[in-house]
Amino acid sequence: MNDALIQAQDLSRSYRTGREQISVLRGLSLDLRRGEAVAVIGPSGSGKSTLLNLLNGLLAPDSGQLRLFGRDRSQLNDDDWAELRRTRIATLFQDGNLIPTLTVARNIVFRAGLAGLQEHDGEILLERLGIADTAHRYPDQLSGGQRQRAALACAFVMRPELILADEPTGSLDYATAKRVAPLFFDAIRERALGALIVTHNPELAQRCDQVLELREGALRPWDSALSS
Ligand SMILES: Nc1ncnc2c1ncn2[C@@H]1O[C@H](COP(=O)(O)OP(=O)(O)OP(=O)(O)O)[C@@H](O)[C@H]1O
Repeated sequence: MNDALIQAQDLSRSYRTGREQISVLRGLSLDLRRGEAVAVIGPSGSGKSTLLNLLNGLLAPDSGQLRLFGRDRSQLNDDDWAELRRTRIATLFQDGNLIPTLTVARNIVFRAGLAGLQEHDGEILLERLGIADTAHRYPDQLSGGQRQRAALACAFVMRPELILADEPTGSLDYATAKRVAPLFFDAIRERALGALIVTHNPELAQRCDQVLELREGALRPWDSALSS
């Protein structure tokens, strides 16, 4: 089995608004293998969401090479990307990924079904995340932190091979955030999941194999001494 999940080389991506061209990613390279977690930090506007969206196929790079699961992105059509997002890549956006017209329990069943799974461990996940009592509520009946945890349960229930997470503990207090970290690291160990986690949470970042900083359009090893 090919261990490489993400192989990105020299990616660039800019946006054009009117006459202005904003060059966000400029020669970004990244490798992520199965069983590995990488934390990405970077100031607001540095391009973290842009990077996540390049990796889940919602955006295309302007140039550079990108391979996912050993396949070159040029070989992936829209259906291939949709299939990857249903079954192999879970993206956790900051605003959650829940379907508003379904209860938490139904969101879980739906996500597992999309991934082609007949059985799921959603109840256990909700229990572990401390939100078992929200199973029959709709997303708009949850607090921000409960919504974030329900979205996490939906991401893990599909048993992805790659998780792309944007501040997965951003809405959680310290004690609750502490419950979330094991979810990532148990799955990384037990299922050889790969995780790219945009986070400023030291609990999460410190347990990752690498902490990279997105700065001036590229990823570099984070030097904590420079940040203080
Ligand atoms: N659709 C778009 N059109 C034009 N500019 C955009 C677009 N999306 C993002 N940008 C710009 O690209 C830059 C990077 O944005 P991005 O959302 O990737 O940063 P970020 O690091 O995720 O920020 P934050 O931490 O605030 O969420 C910003 O300057 C942003 O204004």
